[in-house]
Amino acid sequence: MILDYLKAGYPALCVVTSEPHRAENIIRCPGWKFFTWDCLTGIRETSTLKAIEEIRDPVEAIRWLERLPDSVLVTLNLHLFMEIPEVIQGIQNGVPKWKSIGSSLIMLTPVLNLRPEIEKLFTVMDLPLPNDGELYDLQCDIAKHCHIKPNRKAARAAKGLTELEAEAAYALSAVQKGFFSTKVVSHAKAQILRKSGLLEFWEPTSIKELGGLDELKMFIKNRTKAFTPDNDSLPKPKAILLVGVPGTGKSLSSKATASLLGWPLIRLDISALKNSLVGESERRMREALKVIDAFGQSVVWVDEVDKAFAGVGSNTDSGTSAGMFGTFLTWMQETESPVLVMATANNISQLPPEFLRAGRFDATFFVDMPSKPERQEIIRIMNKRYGSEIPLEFADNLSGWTGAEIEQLAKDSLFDGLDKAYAAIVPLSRTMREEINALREWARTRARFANTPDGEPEESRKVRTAKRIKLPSPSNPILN
Ligand SMILES: Nc1ncnc2c1ncn2[C@@H]1O[C@H](COP(=O)(O)OP(=O)(O)OP(=O)(O)O)[C@@H](O)[C@H]1O
Repeated sequence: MILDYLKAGYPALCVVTSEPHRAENIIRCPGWKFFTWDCLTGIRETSTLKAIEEIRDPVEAIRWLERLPDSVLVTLNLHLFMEIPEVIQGIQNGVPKWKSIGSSLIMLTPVLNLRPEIEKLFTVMDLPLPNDGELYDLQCDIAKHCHIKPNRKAARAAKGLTELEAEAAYALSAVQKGFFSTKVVSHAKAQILRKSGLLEFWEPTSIKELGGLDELKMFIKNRTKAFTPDNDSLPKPKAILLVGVPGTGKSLSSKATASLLGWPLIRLDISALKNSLVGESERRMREALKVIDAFGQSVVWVDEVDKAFAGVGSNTDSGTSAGMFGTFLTWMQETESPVLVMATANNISQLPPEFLRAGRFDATFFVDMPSKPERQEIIRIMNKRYGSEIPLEFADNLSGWTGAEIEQLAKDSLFDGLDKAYAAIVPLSRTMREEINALREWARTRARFANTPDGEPEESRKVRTAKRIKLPSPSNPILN
């Protein structure tokens, strides 16, 4: 892609990457002379690393390019000099001259901090993380040194890592196991990503652990068929929003979806990406989304979007949330990666209206308090999980209780007995009655209901569900 821009005569490119040396190698191509500048070495030939000019001053380096036709000057860390007026002026003066002699400046930077004076002069692009082929080649290099056989599956397991990180993961596997193990590489990757604070890997949960929510389960099973090779022509669902009070199983539904698809589950914790430094939060968001894109098939669980994006558009936001929000929405719209976003929210009044715009999500589901048959299913699950003995009829006493509260009851009953444990728990529905009713009211016209309704005869529910599944359009008619 960068080559296309060079061929088209773009004089100033800005490539956002945390892998400058990999970028240098990728950028090199026939037709131009390539030079690299950094403030320690000065100017060197990119391919041979041979120093040719001891120009350490950034202004001089920028002006040096004006004398060289058909050349590309790749700069490292030039972004650190953006506060110097002469650098800005040098770029402004240089752009028309570079263009006239067929030369270009490529600025490699980990952060996008172009000043307004030169912003429009640069074409900005992201360097994608290594793809399958690059990772395999990298592994083959290590394999040669260690005299072990390369392994494509283990090579792919490093997707989402930088070249250096992938190299470290492969080397670790070679040292620990004497071969390239998918498990070791995946584990190393999970550690690296967790340490970077960008993303977390979670274990999917079997759908059998999710009680009730039949309407939601049906929808997910139905729509995710589009990801199977036989149904490749069907439109792929991209995002589902789950709204409801805490503890009703929204997060669990995301985990169960990953298990249903057999895909990895990645948690994107937007609040954790926030940083007080200007522009840093947005950079971290872009970085995290880049990893997700490189990763391929995955369920991306975005928990509590309402809290993450609260304040967008208000006076209290310094622009941090708005910037991250914009980046996230653009990515959701434009990404071509086979990912399914599962976003959850408790309080829709905090969500920016653009987030709920029709077409943004394939469906918005309201997850209510479990109905009686659902409570019975949850009791069954908890009795099995914890060895508690809550009778199924006890579901009658648990109207307005969330799945999380029933789980708490099951655990407490093991120590205190059922009656005492029951008396000690005050369900949220008692303290949040008004909020829950307001949410239900909102959902009535804007969302689908995830739950199996209370007391509805099984037969009529089946008929209703069957009718809904026959809907031809992938979009939600209620939202449109
Ligand atoms: N429908 C359910 N079936 C089985 N377990 C449930 C169900 N709902 C909740 N639970 C139990 O409660 C726990 C908490 O639920 P979960 O985290 O999914 O709720 P949530 O709606 O995402 O809450 P929050 O809005 O606070 O994130 C789950 O890990 C699970 O053990």
